[in-house]
Amino acid sequence: MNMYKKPQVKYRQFPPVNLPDRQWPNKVFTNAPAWCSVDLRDGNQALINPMDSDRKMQLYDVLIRCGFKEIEVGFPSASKIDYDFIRTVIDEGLVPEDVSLQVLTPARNEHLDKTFQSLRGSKRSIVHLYNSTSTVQRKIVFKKDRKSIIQLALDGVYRVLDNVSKYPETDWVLEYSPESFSGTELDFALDICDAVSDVWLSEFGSNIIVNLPATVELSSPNIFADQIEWMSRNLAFRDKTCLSIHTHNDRGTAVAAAELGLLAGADRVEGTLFGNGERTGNVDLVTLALNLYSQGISPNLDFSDIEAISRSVEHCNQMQVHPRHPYAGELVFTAFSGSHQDAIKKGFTSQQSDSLWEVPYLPIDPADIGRNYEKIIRVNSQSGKGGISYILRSEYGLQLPRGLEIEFSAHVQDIADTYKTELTADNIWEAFNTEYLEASTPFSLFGYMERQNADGSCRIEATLQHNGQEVMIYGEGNGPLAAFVHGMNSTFGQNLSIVDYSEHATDSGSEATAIAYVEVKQGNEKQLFGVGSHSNITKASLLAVVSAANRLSGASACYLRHEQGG
Ligand SMILES: CC(=O)SCCNC(=O)CCNC(=O)[C@H](O)C(C)(C)COP(=O)(O)OP(=O)(O)OC[C@H]1O[C@@H](n2cnc3c(N)ncnc32)[C@H](O)[C@@H]1OP(=O)(O)O
Ligand SMILES: CC(C)C(=O)C(=O)O
Ligand SMILES: [Mg+2]
Repeated sequence: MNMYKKPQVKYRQFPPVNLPDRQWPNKVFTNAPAWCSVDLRDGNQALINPMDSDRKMQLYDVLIRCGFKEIEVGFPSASKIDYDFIRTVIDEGLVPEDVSLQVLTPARNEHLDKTFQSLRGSKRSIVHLYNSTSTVQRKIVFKKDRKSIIQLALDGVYRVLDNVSKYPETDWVLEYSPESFSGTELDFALDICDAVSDVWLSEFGSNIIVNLPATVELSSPNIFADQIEWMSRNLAFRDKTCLSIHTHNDRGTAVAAAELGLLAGADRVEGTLFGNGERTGNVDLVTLALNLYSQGISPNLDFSDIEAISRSVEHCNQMQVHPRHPYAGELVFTAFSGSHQDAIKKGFTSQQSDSLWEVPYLPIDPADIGRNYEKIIRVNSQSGKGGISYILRSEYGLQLPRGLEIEFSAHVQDIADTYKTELTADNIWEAFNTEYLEASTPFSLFGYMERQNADGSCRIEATLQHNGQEVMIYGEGNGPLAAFVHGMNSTFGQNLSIVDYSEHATDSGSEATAIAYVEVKQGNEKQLFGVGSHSNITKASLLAVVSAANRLSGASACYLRHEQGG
């Protein structure tokens, strides 16, 4: 057989767990797990440039502000930066009363002694002891049988106990990880966890965390969940154990595995902000927590200013948060496509502030995590009228009539197609101004006087500039608008009639401005909109007619599109 053509022969399927009465598929989330951030250790050890002490301190502050109560702050026996950082936060009183520091150490005597020294004087600390247990590591790295690997772990626990007695001022917790658990036979993982727990609990009585890592994610999340449920059911000291999980993202399903692992019985999760960590990363605690939030369960973590958190984490890790990253990515509360924009706009309009969140395409309210409504809808050549009118409404207070939305969106689409780029709100506003508000040839309005006739009709005298010449017009009608159109028609032979008219006020500081929209027909063929804006509502409406007349006399992009029935 040709290996090149069938490379998959190098791999075999991950064996399923024999657990026919598995319970996790019927479970639902009811509360948040205990969280432990490992950003400063697992995240840090995976960086091209591990954090210096300033960056560590900045990230530590972020984690405290997010509300983490357990923070793995480093690997003090391996790194002087980590050791010194831990001493600084303890010596300078930077560990809040309700926060426990956690440190990682291999089950090796010299590492353990130094690890304890780094934590001296702390109030409550978690010593996280690990050794590799997987079939492959036992065979290839350690060349030891099961019994010797268990002994290696137990030697570590005895050394932990020696050190614990030297530092009685601290409330110690032992966390034990059978590192590479995901590749360890379940019966062996159980034996080693029970052996460690037995020694610790019989000497110390309480405070044990058993952490089951998918050090490398080797299977689909349902199999990981089976592994966790099997361990949870079989651990000898389950009632005295905090069962923790620590998933990595090699198959891209670390979040799913952690969610199913929690349903399968885990009490606690270790991970990092935005999923930094070895290779494809650790499980992303932001996603995990906000997924709970979107189900109506408080995660007990504060991500209400996700943008500030992202910027800090990017600075500390020297790594960008991906624009499509759940919840935090720049583009995830943005819609470019027309039908999405339309539905989001309608969702926002009908959303009541105190009712259940029901905005299509947005799983949570962006405002809950400090994201900006203005950034939700963005415009490119895929966009439709919904998004464009949302931007004009939310940023500039314009409420375009539906016909004008259609007319102007065609114009914006032409611009986006021509420039092949996203259009900002400013670009759209500028296009609107140029097209409707600033059009001044051939006509511009200087001034006008209106008078009421005895029969209630209106007479108007207006001064216009027409092709550089000052011209007076006179008109009569049942109101100023009709009188002005009459004057335009009789003086310039325009043949204009008003099809539709609407107006509204916009709030611009202390002065309200009126915006008037007219849909104007010329003869029986041409029909388009004009827009006028002025503090005086009558003048705004006359300006709107002038805007329409100017557009009718030129060959504006919108006008052409309208003509072609687009
Ligand atoms: C899944 C995880 O994230 S686990 C955490 C991993 N994190 C890190 O490794 C970051 C910090 N690590 C380090 O700075 C270094 O690896 C140190 C300081 C811990 C150890 O460095 P070194 O002593 O040079 O060993 P190194 O890590 O290169 O190699 C591992 C050696 O230790 C051995 N070893 C690993 N665990 C143990 C153990 N519990 N007891 C005894 N020997 C061990 C290995 O068999 C190997 O031995 P060999 O050199 O005879 O082949
Ligand atoms: C040290 C352990 C828990 C670890 O980081 C892993 O297995 O991924
Ligand atoms: Mg890890």
